Amino acid sequence: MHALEFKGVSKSFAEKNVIRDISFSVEKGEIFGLLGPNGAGKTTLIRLLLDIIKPDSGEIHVFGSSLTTAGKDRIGYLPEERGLYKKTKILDMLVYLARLKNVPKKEAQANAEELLKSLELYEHREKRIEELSKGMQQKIQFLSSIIHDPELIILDEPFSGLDPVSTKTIKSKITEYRDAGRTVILSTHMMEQAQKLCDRILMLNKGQQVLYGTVEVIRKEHGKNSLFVEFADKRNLSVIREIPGIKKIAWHEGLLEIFPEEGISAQAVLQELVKRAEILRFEQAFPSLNDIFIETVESASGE
Ligand SMILES: Nc1ncnc2c1ncn2[C@@H]1O[C@H](COP(=O)(O)OP(=O)(O)OP(=O)(O)O)[C@@H](O)[C@H]1O
Repeated sequence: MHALEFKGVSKSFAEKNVIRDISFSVEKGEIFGLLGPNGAGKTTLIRLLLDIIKPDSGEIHVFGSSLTTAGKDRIGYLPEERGLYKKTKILDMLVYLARLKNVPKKEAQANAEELLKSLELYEHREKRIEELSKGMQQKIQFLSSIIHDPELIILDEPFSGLDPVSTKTIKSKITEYRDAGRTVILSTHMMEQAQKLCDRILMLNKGQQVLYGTVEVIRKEHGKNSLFVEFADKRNLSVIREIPGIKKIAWHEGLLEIFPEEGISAQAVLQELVKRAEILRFEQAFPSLNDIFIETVESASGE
């Protein structure tokens, strides 16, 4: 059973097609990236899955069926627009939010204390939200989306406003949840984070599905079939000319990019190189998710 499944889902607002015939699934125990430029339809897709709005056509299954009230309690949602009860004490608020999701009082209290400790916020538990820095409030907001130990966690831009240390903390929390078998849907513009964290992604552009699959396969499919080489001694660069089957080379700040001819394997190039020079680094060049994002969005806007 999929954690989530969209089958041919479309949604329009005032005749504008915002979601166009989208089909994808999210599997239990994965971090799934929902990517796309501004206005692509990511938030609309999340609102559809949470049953806040209804699709015009298609089917949405969460935990194997249409979303039920009990199913909603199994979901944690961090919306892009944040909103916390500013005057409430942190620990009280977290317990209250867990109670709203039907978590027994004792368990809610224990969860809240443990989570505050894990993000090093326990000492602030008696403070009111408004007394905290923006980044700390952001972390509390993140905790409020997972306080009831949900099976499916939907995070809309969880890193915005966080410094690198807090980003790292939240990232490891997200990975911890995935490793414990929870499912995470991560909507973000931060491609570097998405590349590192997500097992699979769906990229939307103007409401259409433009990329879908594992990050690894998508990067390989968009590869230019080139190799990066770093020589121990840069003076050895000229040996490249002796190697058969090299179509072209390019130089990028200390790294040499080699474009082999069709049918020449990376292994064959490496074997020829090590005969002639000491190699510090050798790897296949795959574009980053960021490069693929920009290329995909730009080529679609040029249509
Ligand atoms: N309630 C609504 N009424 C009319 N149009 C809407 C409504 N909600 C969203 N839209 C339109 O749908 C499109 C997609 O918006 P959405 O918020 O889903 O994009 P997004 O991918 O989340 O963008 P961002 O990255 O900027 O948050 C936009 O053109 C937006 O103006």
